[in-house]
Amino acid sequence: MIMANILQEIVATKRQEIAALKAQGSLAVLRRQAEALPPPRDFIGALRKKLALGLPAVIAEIKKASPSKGVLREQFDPAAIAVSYGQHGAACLSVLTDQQYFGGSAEYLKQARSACDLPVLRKDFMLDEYQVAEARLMGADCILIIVAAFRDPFISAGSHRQQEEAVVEMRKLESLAHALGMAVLVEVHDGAELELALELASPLIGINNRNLHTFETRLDTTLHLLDRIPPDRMAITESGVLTPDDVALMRGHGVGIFLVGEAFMRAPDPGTELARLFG
Ligand SMILES: O=C(O)c1ccccc1NCC(=O)[C@H](O)[C@H](O)COP(=O)(O)O
Repeated sequence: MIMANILQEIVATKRQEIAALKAQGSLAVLRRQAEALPPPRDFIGALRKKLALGLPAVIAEIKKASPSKGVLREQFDPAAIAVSYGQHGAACLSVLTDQQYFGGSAEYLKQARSACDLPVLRKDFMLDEYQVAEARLMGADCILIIVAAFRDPFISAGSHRQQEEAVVEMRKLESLAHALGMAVLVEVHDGAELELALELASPLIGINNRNLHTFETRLDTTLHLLDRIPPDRMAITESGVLTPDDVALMRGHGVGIFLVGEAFMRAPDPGTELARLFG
């Protein structure tokens, strides 16, 4: 039997936030404001640059807290963290903007982005085009689409209609993000989600090693799915990369792109820890 998990709780909260956002004005107005901004930074280009040099491409995360670990960092200064990441070779940033579960905010994204020249992923639970326009307006250069957030855990994985509906909804977010010049990171946890992710156009496929029911992270998740990612897509291993051995294991299997949060957030200087882990 499939049980509800933390993601379903977060999704329910997001639906309330989206309703409040919609009450403030129309999508057309938000979109026009977003279109008037200077173009986003090149998120995919920044990853490719590192890979072309034979270096790991690290998406360095800024998150104060998480549902699995509670508060990760008491002294939390997003601008200082962003500078440190930039000085120690990060390719891109990932900034949590969810307040309730991760202690994040749009302000943190703005502060981090203004303090460096790295492209920034808005790390949040995107379900609606309003959030995509809002992401650009806060400065995001990339958005996240979590495939599991579009699948009903109480409908069997084999329900064809539900899968088609999920793809339609995800494509709406992807096409608005692309129209606004942003990249899209599509995140999966298993093979069924990967099949849906490959229905989208984005080359960025994140494999999240965290089990959303138990919070356990297993790097095997990445290793099991890696062979099923076509060569025109870019695999990113996400969550649970904590030690140089973890990095070596992934690199040994040809993984070049990493999204890392906790290991950096717990360190006195997050950028120094990035250099130690990936040095
Ligand atoms: O981090 C959590 O506890 C969490 C719980 C439920 C949904 C998502 C969650 N994390 C989001 C992430 O994907 C991670 O912040 C990211 O991959 C970095 O992971 P880590 O290096 O393990 O902090």
